[in-house]
Amino acid sequence: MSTIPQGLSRKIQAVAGGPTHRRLAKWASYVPAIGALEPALQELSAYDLRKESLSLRYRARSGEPLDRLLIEAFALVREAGRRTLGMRHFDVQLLGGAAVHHRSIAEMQTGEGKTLTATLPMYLAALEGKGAHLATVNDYLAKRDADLMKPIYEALGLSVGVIQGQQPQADRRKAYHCDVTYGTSNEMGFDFLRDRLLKRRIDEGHRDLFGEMLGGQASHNEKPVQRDLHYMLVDEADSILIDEARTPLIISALPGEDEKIAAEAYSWAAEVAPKFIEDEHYEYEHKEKRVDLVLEGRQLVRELPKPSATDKLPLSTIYEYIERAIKVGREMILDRHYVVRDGEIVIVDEFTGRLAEGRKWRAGIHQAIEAKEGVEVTFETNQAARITIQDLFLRYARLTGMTGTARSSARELRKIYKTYVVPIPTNRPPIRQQLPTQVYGTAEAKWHAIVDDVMAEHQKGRPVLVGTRSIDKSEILSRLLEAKGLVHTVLNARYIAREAEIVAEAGQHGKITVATNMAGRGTDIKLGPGVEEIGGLHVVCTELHESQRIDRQLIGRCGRQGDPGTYRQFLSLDDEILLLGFGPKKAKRLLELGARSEGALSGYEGAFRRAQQKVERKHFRDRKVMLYFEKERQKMQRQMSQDPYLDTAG
Ligand SMILES: Nc1ncnc2c1ncn2[C@@H]1O[C@H](COP(=O)(O)OP(=O)(O)OP(=O)(O)O)[C@@H](O)[C@H]1O
Repeated sequence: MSTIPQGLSRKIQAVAGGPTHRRLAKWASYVPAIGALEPALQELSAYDLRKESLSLRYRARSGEPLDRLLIEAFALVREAGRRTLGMRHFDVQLLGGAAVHHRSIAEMQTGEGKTLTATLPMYLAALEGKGAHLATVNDYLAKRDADLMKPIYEALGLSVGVIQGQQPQADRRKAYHCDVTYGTSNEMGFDFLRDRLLKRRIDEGHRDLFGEMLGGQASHNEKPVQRDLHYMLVDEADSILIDEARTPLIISALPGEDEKIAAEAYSWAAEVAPKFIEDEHYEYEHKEKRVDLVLEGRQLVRELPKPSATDKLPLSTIYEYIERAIKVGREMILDRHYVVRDGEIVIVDEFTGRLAEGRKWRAGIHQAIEAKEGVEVTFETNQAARITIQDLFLRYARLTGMTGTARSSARELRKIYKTYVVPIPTNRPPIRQQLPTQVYGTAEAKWHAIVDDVMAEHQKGRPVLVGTRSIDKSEILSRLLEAKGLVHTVLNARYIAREAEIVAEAGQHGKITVATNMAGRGTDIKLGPGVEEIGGLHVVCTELHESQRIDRQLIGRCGRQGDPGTYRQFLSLDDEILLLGFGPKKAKRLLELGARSEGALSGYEGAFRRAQQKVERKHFRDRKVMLYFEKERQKMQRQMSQDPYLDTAG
């Protein structure tokens, strides 16, 4: 095989050593071989290029191993990219594609072009004709990426389908029967469950109450939509395989008598919860976030008038309703953790800043929030089917992924999914610059410093992107900017329809954009004319997230594809991360210290990172425990000849 180009060899040397380096070096040796095929492919007509591709498909379907077809396949995709989109895959992108093909999770820096890279392994996998799925974090990205990349696949004779929420069954089936299918992991998981329910219904030969939920009364709809789960490429793998993996997808059955009682109990508990006072009626355990009624609290529960429906409930259950309502009243904040939309509670995903359609909190929390907000209480029990994202992906014959930020989760990904994270070098050296972090005593002082920073960069004409952790905070900042006469745009889950437009403008001269985490995922901010010369985009981080990966995603909006860019982190001693990481005692000490201090403080940065690491470790432990219990539950059910996805007790 031909030798690796020197530049690429040096780049590989710089990102990895040991076995990872050996693997990268092997894949890099494909690069010159792919390049050697290019001149001949460039000569081909569109018709002949397609013919080449179809003959490769024939070979794959005749059983020739995909590894042997990789070089020809990648060369074809590169040529199709050049012709149709004017984008010729960079050498490092070929390397990333090879890593993904070899079942690794390719870690490519933000802005390195994962969307384009994905076409290489997707095309190769799709040649087998068993379907290749690409899962992204939301419907918008699924559609955008599929539309963007479609010309490449089509030039090579492959069909592309997209799964979207609210799509009719027939369209879904069609999309899953395409060679390549883009969609979200949630939609793919729900389709899996609906198919499973349908198959059981067909097996049992009766039409039961699930008919309506399956959305298919007509007989032609009575067929599963998915084929066997064959190949999955997870985009933003860390987010989907780790952050999202915690929440199970659930299809609920219709409510029965017990649920009606429960609904009344939730509503009543939400109404009376404000009467309960901390340390008088209940104790709050900060670390575990647990509410425990004390004697006086239980007394109060017994004294309060209750709806007659609750007569059927044991007292201990009524205490739990109250404890849950108090917990929800304390911890779950409207427009931060959730929004109310069309009479429904929709979770705001902390990790992506987007609305997590169809997801529900567990253990009655979702219902308690519904009761608190006075919307209809939907039911937690009588699940018809459930699956976790983790389970779903582990069912694929081949699972691979890409991400900008996986290294901190490498161990977890290896342990749970048996996939290795491989760093891919950047195409051009990154020149993003970190400006010194600033720590303040209070949030108020911090917000003012942020406004000053925005103003200073804005006056130079640079575009500024400010990331906030929640919708309410993005709105606080918006008011402060307004007070200073700084014209700006707000991007949060409320304004999703204008997202593309807002993002397209965010890199223009003098533009100020305030965004929740949703700007952190798959958002490509292009610099406007003249912006590169004055330093590119400036990103302001206003708080640490519960995981460092999310901070890095926001930072990754600047300095893309070798562009210039800067970022600065602002922190304050009353930030929530300190409470979460260190517990109430230490957090209170820092809070008091903060209230006494003035101006920027020094020497506290390390504490914030330590707090964040503690929170990260806790989440990791929680996920491990969840996986263990899921496995045990499934094992037990299989022993009882039950279907672990359908026969669920909650
Ligand atoms: N080979 C290429 N030639 C020309 N432009 C490219 C190439 N690859 C990627 N790009 C451009 O680089 C930009 C970044 O691509 P993309 O948004 O896919 O990056 P990403 O890796 O997904 O980033 P993020 O992690 O932030 O989502 C896009 O504007 C894309 O068009």
